[in-house]
Amino acid sequence: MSVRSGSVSDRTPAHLPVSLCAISGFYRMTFYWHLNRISDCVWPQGRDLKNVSILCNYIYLQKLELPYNKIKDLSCVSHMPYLITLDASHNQLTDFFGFQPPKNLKEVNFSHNQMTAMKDLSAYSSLTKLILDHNSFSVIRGLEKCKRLSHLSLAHNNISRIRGLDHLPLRELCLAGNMINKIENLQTLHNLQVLDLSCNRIQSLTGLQNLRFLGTVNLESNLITEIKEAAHLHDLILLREINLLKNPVQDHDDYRIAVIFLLQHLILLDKQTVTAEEKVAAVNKYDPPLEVVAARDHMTHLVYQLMQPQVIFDSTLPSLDAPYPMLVLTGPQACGKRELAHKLCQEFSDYFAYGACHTTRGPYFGEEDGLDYHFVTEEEFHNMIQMGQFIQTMQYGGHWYGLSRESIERVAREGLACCVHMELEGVFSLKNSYFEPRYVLLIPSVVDNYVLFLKARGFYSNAQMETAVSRIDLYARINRERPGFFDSIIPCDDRAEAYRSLKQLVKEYLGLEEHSGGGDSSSITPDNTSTNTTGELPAASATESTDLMDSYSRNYQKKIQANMTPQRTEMASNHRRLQQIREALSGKSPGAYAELFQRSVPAAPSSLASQSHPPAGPSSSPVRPAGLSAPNLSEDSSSEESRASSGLSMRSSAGVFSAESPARGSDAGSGPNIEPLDISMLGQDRDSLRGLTPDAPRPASDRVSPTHPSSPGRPGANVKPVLPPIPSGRKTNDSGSKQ
Ligand SMILES: Nc1ncnc2c1ncn2[C@@H]1O[C@H](COP(=O)(O)OP(=O)(O)OP(=O)(O)O)[C@@H](O)[C@H]1O
Repeated sequence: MSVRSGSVSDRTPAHLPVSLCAISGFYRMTFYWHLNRISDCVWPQGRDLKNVSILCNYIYLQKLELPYNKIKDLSCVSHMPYLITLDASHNQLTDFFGFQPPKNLKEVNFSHNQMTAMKDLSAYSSLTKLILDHNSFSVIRGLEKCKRLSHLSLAHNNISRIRGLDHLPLRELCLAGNMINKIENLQTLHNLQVLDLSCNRIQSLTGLQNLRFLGTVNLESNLITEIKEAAHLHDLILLREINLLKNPVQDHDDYRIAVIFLLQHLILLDKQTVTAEEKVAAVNKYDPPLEVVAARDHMTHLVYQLMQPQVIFDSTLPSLDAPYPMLVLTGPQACGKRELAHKLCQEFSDYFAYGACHTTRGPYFGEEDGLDYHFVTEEEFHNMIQMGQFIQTMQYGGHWYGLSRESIERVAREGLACCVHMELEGVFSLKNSYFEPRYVLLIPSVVDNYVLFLKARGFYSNAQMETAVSRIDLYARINRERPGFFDSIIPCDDRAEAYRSLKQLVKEYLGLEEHSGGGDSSSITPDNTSTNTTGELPAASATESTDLMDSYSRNYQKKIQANMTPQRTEMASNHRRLQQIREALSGKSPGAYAELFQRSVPAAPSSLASQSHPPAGPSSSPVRPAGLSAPNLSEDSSSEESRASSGLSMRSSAGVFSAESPARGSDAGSGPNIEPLDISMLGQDRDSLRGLTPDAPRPASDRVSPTHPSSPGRPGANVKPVLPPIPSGRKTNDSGSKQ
């Protein structure tokens, strides 16, 4: 036992009363010389002291420690008005505070006695710490006036209900080892930081949710069965430690990771440190970020694909200078992307075809298999996954959706660009693949109208509508946080207007002009070349751009079919194939569609050139980020720097491509050139696009050189440079166009 300075434990001051010195049992008495009074009295443990009445004479005692004796009567304390600390634990006291209250008494330990009933402690208003463990109390009472009580322990008593604690300033409360089966009446303990309810019969954690300062909870050895109970503590942001050992809940698979997910501020769970890895694993498991979902999805399909006999998808494999062109319309459910995709494919049928995804949901009234979706069973869908047939999949509204490689290939083999629609998760996943589509976000800007539209469709439950509406924010956030993620954004409140914007955008992408007549009803053909010159497939007229809201009538697809009769499609297909063969024979590879969406011809700016990316190889083309001017490509191409940054561009996914590739001719005979996708490059290239603000006028030098040897008769022959990363408000001549 330590002895404080100034104690006289081993000597007897001359002035002490003989009687006290004669009590050989006193082990230590702290004596404050300046006061000339004994203030502390500590009795050694286990001396079987029964009668301490002699202490009545020591009125100045401030600390009295008498643990492990056989004391039954503490009335002597009534004579110690200055007493501050009293430890009479492990005695035989039956009387709860059986003495006159010392007015400054702050800390009392009566644990391990034989007390049965608490009494009113109004007179002990200075109490801050009260330890009453291992007695026989069954009811908590009498503490109402203890307005300074910050530490109360009533462990191992017979308490079955939590009560009598209202509005106490408790910071620590221990009720371990009682018979409590419900957490109740704690909501007014606003200061509570440490709570010990271990060894009780508690089944639920409800009742703790308002204790916002709670940092430590011990619930070991209770009857908590459900992991979801931890959710009651979810809002306790200061909670750092929880102990749920010896509860049935421990038997759940993934118990630990689930609790860590629900209580993400934890540092200690079940006495074990929560590691950063566990926290990441928990979030990835229960609320994975979009990137993680996409990475998993991509990995799954890649692995399954690799397990299949290898097939060369030569129609869509990326070539160095012209990746297979795709257009992805994305946005929340029923924002109109499907109708717009169909309509676009109908009107620009010489360039686009609709890539129908697979889904496990049943067809809505009027939907046809193969046209809107390939409707398959869950089993078929999962078989397809295992056969490595998908590029990406996602679950939405309890159904699976997936874009199969074959859906894209089918379109690509026709010499057309593939147009698909999908939710955001699909976009994330697709961005991991070697496809490099253009992504157009269609987003409702007036939520009420969107809700009205959802309701009018009559397909959706309230929950489905809520989900759809909530996802508007998700799209908006992604757009805000990731400049360049979407190539273009079109408000879709007015479907007709949205279609006009989309059409304008696509025409700019393609470098198309209205062939005659103007307006939406004219045929859309490549510059200087109408598809009619081939004798087939005049582009479908755009007569229905007036009201697309209505066009989602149940039979809109019939109109589409009517305009795309099989004969016309077949003839057009034959023509395109023929033309591709001709071009291939004359060394003009890749095929016509490869020119679609071609990016601007970038020069290598010194800033980029100084980056240490390896050159792609001798056949690399000179590059520059879109939006940076590069007036003379041929000059740039001669420099080392250009070659270095051309390696960057070859792997890029957004906007940095060579339009004038000397490699193109040489690739013609050797088929598509396959480069492994270097994902690390992608971000940098996207970053490099950020310099181009949507409103910034595009420098003339950004345009593809008129000397660009595109064959004038092919789609995309007059390719214009594209594309700002967030193109809202990009200036065009057409005032009606929107982005
Ligand atoms: N392969 C895919 N990957 C990701 N999302 C997809 C895929 N195919 C379809 N989706 C999207 O899943 C959502 C649900 O599709 P579904 O066709 O059931 O909805 P809908 O009510 O008809 O709405 P919409 O008119 O937008 O298609 C839509 O937003 C759709 O674009």
